[in-house]
Order: sequence, then structure tokens, then C-alpha cells
Amino acid sequence: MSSSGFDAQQIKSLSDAHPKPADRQFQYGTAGFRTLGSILDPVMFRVGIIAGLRSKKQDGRTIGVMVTASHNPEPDNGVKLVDPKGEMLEATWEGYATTLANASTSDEVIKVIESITETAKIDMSKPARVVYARDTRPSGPALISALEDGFKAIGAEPRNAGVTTTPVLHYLVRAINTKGTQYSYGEDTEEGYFSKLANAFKKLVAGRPASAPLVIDCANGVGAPAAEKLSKYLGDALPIVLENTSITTEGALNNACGADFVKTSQKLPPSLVNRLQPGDRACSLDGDADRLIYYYLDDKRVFHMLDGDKIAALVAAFIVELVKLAGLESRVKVGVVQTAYANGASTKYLSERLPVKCVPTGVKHLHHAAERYNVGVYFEANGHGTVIFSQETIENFANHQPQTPAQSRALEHLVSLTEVINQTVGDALSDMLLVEVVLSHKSYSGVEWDSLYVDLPNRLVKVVVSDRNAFKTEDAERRLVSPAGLQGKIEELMNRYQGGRSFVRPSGTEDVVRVYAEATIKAQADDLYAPELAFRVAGLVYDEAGGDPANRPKEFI
Ligand SMILES: CC(=O)N[C@H]1[C@@H](OP(=O)(O)O)O[C@H](CO)[C@@H](O)[C@@H]1O
Ligand SMILES: [Mg+2]
Repeated sequence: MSSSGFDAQQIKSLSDAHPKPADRQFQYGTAGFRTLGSILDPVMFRVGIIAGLRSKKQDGRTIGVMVTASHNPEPDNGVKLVDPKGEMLEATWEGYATTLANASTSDEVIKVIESITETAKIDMSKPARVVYARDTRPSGPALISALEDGFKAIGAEPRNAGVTTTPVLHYLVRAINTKGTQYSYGEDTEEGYFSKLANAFKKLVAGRPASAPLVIDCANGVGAPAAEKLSKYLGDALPIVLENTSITTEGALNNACGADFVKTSQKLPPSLVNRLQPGDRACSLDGDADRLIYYYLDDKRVFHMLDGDKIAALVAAFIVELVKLAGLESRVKVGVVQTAYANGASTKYLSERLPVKCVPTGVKHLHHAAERYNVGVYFEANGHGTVIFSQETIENFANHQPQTPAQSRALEHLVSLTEVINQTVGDALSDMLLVEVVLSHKSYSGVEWDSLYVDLPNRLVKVVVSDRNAFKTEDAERRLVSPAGLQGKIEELMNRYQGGRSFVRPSGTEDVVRVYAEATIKAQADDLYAPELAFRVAGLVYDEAGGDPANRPKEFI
């Protein structure tokens, strides 16, 4: 043992087995570390150490580690840490993780650990506990063993949750840390998770007519086995049909399927084209099952997407209604959190009914803003989101004395909603059950749900630039402050389009700048204005950032 309370020799010899190539730099970004799976080995080892240190700092409470690259292509992989309440890692620790990941040698690794221990005032005599899982990516097993070496190096007690979804891992973290307390979140097993969700769902739809089967596109990822298990717990309460379940077929993961494909291409996965009939309800999960997008075909077989914004609108209105029915509207206020990517029509619809806040991209921003409401509904347009109930609200539900049978029923429903919803993080399967509950209660098909408001046509474009860090934003990323002068030019373009709105920000997960644009539909239902605006702004960004004219994408205007 060194004077700092850890076994430097042990760390050093394990670290030597996971060397970092000198020319690589890693960064803990919006979604943790994420890059090609083949280069992540040293990062995994070091993340194992960080997880142990974080747990020690938290008096031995269990920290989660999820190995996944979500909706990204199959060769990618990634890793992110989950804090004790099942939430994203605290921001200062993202910095520690980045510093340790970039330590050049094993001696440097020791030095960085010493420095973190000192700066964060970590009592190294405390125990460390971690729970970890991975998605179905082929690079997963080797990366997990590097991670386990990290746990061993720092002396953390590991619990392997195997192959499961990101939201299950978040659930497990909170369940483990609240076990045996008054805040118990449920049994700390995957079975505990499925039975909690399924039981609450069954209570919520009891006595209602059985729904037609729901088609689920599992993105050929970990959502497939998870949905299969969930289906067993649900029984007849929700008939489901699973599609894109080939988790062992090379290259199939997220390939022309899944929530991100549907949201960005605004069309059906090709594998569902002959599968889906007009009126069928269908949804897509992403590669780690924390995003959800619904859709349906109308009578003319035209595709209609019901994205995260539509889910937020559906769910928020339903909760407000239940709160009123339960006689709790003076004590329980519902609010919504969105990002700049929310469709303008959704923001208008929601703001006319509820408080709505816009925050920067990334779940942690949404989650924290949602915590300020009694009931906070947050969704990114891409289908990642959830609903969180404050402790005070949960107590209000528990102590409220209903005056009528109708109030009592509404209250029971609210309590069951707190159980069907995974409050730790966006969860495709839990959100899917939530949507199904609302559709059942409202007797809505996709058509009625879709008609809450009409989406403004919109387009998202990626622009490759030499330095995305040159792009800085303000006002929840809705305005560029740098490069100087660019915002004014974007606004000039925007003003040429009726209802035009466009903004530009650097991605936190890819080496690109993203351009979003939307514009009103004109008289002849011409929806070409939004792409036109997006490609004009993309062209502007490309040129201003010094892009090579020879390689300028031809769709840029
Ligand atoms: C436009 C968009 O969908 N951006 C996504 C994407 O972030 P970027 O920072 O835009 O790369 O990945 C994040 C993590 O999954 C997710 O939170 C976010 O919504
Ligand atoms: Mg995901």
C-alpha cells in the first residue's frame, strides 16, 4: 500500500496490460466515452478505477458502469458512469475521468489517481462497489474484461449485470442503493425491474379493452431480449410483435432500423415496409433501448412519426388531467423540459397549456431542469426522456384523502404511473408502456395522438468542420456567439422563410457541427422549405469554417 491508501504496485502491473497509445486523446462527453470499440481498452481499464474512486467518495454506495454506444454503428462502443441515485455522473467527475483516460503511462496513471484522491478528498479506506452491464456489441466482452481489471486494481467489489439495457442498469443502481430503506426503488434484479413495470402497467389498463398488437423494432440490439422478457411478464395485457431481433448477425445493429434511423431519416425501417399495415401501431427502440419513436401508416400508407415531442405532449396532458381528477391541482404542478431540437409546433402546443423550459442538449440538463417541477416531463425530440416525480409529490399522493370514487381512481392511477415510469433515466420499454397506457385510457389510435398538433417540417444536417470547438452557443444553444458574425447571417437566411427557425451547435458525441432548421408549410403543403433552409445554413457554416470548396457536399446550397 502507498501512503495514499491504494496498492500502487497492483495498479501499475494491471495498467501495463492496458497501455494507451501516445497519439490518442479521449474525452468524457455528453454520453461518456464513445468511439471505435477497438481503441477503448485503456479507457475501460481507467473507467473501472474511476468508478471505484467515485464509489469510495460516496461512502461505498454502488456506482453503475454501462458499456454501450447506443444508436451508433456496431463497430463503435462506449462507456458511461451512473451515480448512486441512478443519474448521470456529476460533472466534476467527467473531468477526472477524462484526465485519467489520457494519462500517458502507468506511472502517470498512479499520479493522476493520487491527485484525484487529494482534490476530491477521497477516504481510500472506504469500500467501493460497482454494478456493470453491456449491450450486445461484439466488442463488449473484451472491453468488459478491461473494465474488470480496473475494478480489481482499485479494489472495488464488482457485480456483473450481464447483457442488458442502459435503463435496466440505471434502475439497478438506484434499487441497490435504496434497498431496505423507505425509498426502496424495487427489487435489485432484472426480474424486479420487469415485474415492477409489468405489474404497474396491468393495474393501469385493468378492465380496459385489449389493444391490438404493438410492433416493436428492436434495432437488432439488446432491446430484443429485454422486450422478449418484458412480454412474458405482460402476458395478455399487451400483445407485442418483435421485429429486428437479430442480435448475433454481424453488422445488423442499428443498421437501417432503430429509433435514430427512423427519427433522422423520417421514414420506416425498410424491414417493416411490407410488414406494417395502415393503422398498426409500431415503435422503434435504439441500440441500448433508452430511446423510443412511435409511428403508423395512414390509409394511403403515408408514414407518420410520433417522436419524443409527441410523446411529451401526450403524456404531459394525461398527467395534468389525472392530477385534476384526483383533486390535487393546487399542490402538484406539472412542467415540461425540451431542447432547441423540439419541434416548434410542440413547444407552442405545450406552452399554451403548461410551463415549458428549454435547456442545452443532453439528458443531464433535461433531468436537472425537470427536478425543479413537482412532476417534470422531459423528452428530447429523438425519443429519449422520462417523467420524474419529486419526493414531496410522491408523499402528496400517499397522504391525499380522495373525496369521491373518481378521485380515488385517478389517485391510484397516478401512483401506478410513478411505478411504470423509470424515473432514473429515459427508458424505451418503460416509455412504451406509458404511451400504451395513455392511448388505452384515451381510446386514441396513432391518428388521434398525431392530431394533437401538426409538426413543422424540419431537417437536421451534419457539417464536418476542421474545429467544431470554434462553435460556441448561448441561450440554451439557440444562438451562436462564435465564430463572430455567423449568427447574424443565419438569422438573415431564417427571415427569408415563413416560420423559419434554424440554429447551429457543435455535437457533443460526434466530430461534426449540427444544423437544425424548420419552416412553416406553405399553401400547397410544400414541405421543402425546411430542408432548403437547413442546406443553406449548412452551406454557410461550411464556408465560414473554411471548408474545402472541392469537398463541399453537393446538397449544401
Ligand atoms: C440532435 C441529437 O439528437 N443529439 C443527440 C446526441 O447529442 P449531440 O451532442 O447532438 O451529438 O446524442 C446525445 C447522447 O445520446 C443526445 O442526448 C442528443 O439528443
Ligand atoms: Mg441510447
